[in-house]
Amino acid sequence: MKRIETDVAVIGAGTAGLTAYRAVKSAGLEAVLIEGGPYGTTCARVGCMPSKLLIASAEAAHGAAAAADFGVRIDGAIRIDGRAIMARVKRERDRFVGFVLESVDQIPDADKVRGHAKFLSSTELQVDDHTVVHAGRTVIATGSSPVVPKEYEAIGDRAIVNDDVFAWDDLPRSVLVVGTGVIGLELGQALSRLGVRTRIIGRGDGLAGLSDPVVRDSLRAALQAELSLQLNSTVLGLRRIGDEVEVRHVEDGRPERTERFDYVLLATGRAPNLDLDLGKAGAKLDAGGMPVYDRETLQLAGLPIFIAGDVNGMAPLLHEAADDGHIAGGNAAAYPDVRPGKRRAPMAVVFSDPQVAAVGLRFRDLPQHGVAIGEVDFKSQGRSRIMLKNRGRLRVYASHADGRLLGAEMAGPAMEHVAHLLAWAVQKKLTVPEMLAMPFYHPVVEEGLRTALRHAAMELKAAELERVSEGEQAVNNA
Ligand SMILES: Cc1cc2nc3c(=O)[nH]c(=O)nc-3n(C[C@H](O)[C@H](O)[C@H](O)COP(=O)(O)OP(=O)(O)OC[C@H]3O[C@@H](n4cnc5c(N)ncnc54)[C@H](O)[C@@H]3O)c2cc1C
Ligand SMILES: NC(=O)c1ccc[n+]([C@@H]2O[C@H](COP(=O)([O-])OP(=O)(O)OC[C@H]3O[C@@H](n4cnc5c(N)ncnc54)[C@H](O)[C@@H]3O)[C@@H](O)[C@H]2O)c1
Repeated sequence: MKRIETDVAVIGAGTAGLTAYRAVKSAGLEAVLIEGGPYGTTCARVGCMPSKLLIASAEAAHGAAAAADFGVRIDGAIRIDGRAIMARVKRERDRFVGFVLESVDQIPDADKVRGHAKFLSSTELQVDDHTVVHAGRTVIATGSSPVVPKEYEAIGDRAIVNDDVFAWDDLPRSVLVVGTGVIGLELGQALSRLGVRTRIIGRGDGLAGLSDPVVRDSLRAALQAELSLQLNSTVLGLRRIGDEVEVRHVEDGRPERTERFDYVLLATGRAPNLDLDLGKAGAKLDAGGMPVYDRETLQLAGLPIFIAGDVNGMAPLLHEAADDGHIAGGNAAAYPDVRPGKRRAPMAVVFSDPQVAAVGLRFRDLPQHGVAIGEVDFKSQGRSRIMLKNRGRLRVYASHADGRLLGAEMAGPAMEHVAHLLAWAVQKKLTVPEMLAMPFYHPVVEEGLRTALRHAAMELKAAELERVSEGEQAVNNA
């Protein structure tokens, strides 16, 4: 058995792990990086990048099909070349992965250990059956894996997850997408736009993680006008027939349907990779089996162990994984002088069409009282209409107390950009009047944001007048 002594062991060479490793090294300490799977990160290999590549092809196909609405006639059929699409997805994906591999290559071999790590104690890790790493501190950065509900195991390799999509050489004829969260919508809409017969089903009324019912309803209407999206649905039966799957399913209050698909794509959430024998490290686990940790320092209660990235379940997003890695690596290096890390305003974007985004406080987390809501419906918004992208709604939330922007949820055109403006405003603690004092060009989608802000400003004014009149009444009554 090989033995390695080091200051910090980092488990997982994904985005969080690589960032944590660099933070430890730049603090002048020794570190080893343990990786059990392929190098390259989830984001680049099977996550953010290949999904956006597939979506880019889907947007091109959709644009070509919609050209006639602008008076542009494409004579002859629009042909979707599945092989060419998947070849581009893989080629460009491999290029992104290549950059990660280059950065891994630059890490000295002595710092890299290959294999799956598990805890033997709070300061010892067993890697496969070949190495024991003794580390003063450990950063867990093991990421997450797709959840495959038990009932789908019966259909064998016809039940697939995101990783399998990006291994295709060609597009299939039909796919049932299960799950109406982020992955289900992004991949489901892309496949549908690429001519794959696609049905997206969800068991509840959740959509893209939106919590604001007004925004969610606008998204549902926009999507249902384009594709087969059904919420509140139950899969009643699954049967493998040759290379196809027969699915019996029912949507609330509708007749039951039986359909055949080439694949069932499971987009039913991701679970943290915690097969680590954390009990042997002395970690306290909550009822759901998650280690108890401090959300600001990322330290496991009372242990020299830190947890970063998707595995901690806080915000499974790329930029958050990188920030987590920085905080966990920095604290592992500084241990026991552990400090809260710097955080940015929360922001999440879904690359569907219309795009979906949320920043700052979500609707579900707003206080019951004292919040002004301003909104815009993109239906009549100038630039959105020009581009035939006039679908969805944006709602901004501001505090009655000081007029500050608290957060926003949105579905609409170019929301990836509007979300950035709003996240920066939340982080800078800007008030609605301060935001309205900023420049807005014409004609742009951001004018829609201005409409929502003006609406919120009116609500704030009304709340203030009410407070003043209540105050006057109290004086009169005294
Ligand atoms: C389809 C899809 C699309 C996405 N799109 C976006 C997007 O557009 N924008 C965005 O912000 N986020 C997106 N995400 C989320 C983003 O990819 C993740 O938040 C991010 O990659 C998480 O990084 P990580 O370092 O925590 O985990 P990972 O990159 O998964 O790294 C974890 C590593 O740990 C290794 N490991 C696990 N267990 C062990 C062990 N016991 N021993 C040794 N090694 C181990 C794994 O092999 C893996 O390499 C997407 C995710 C998916 C699946
Ligand atoms: N654009 C982005 O930033 C991006 C893109 C893709 C993924 N991600 C990250 O990956 C994470 C995981 O994405 P996801 O879409 O797998 O999870 P999710 O949590 O967003 O959605 C899962 C959905 O599946 C449903 N579901 C669960 N079990 C089900 C079942 N048995 N039958 C039917 N429906 C079921 C849930 O109700 C939910 O709507 C996201 O939370 C996100 O952080 C981000």
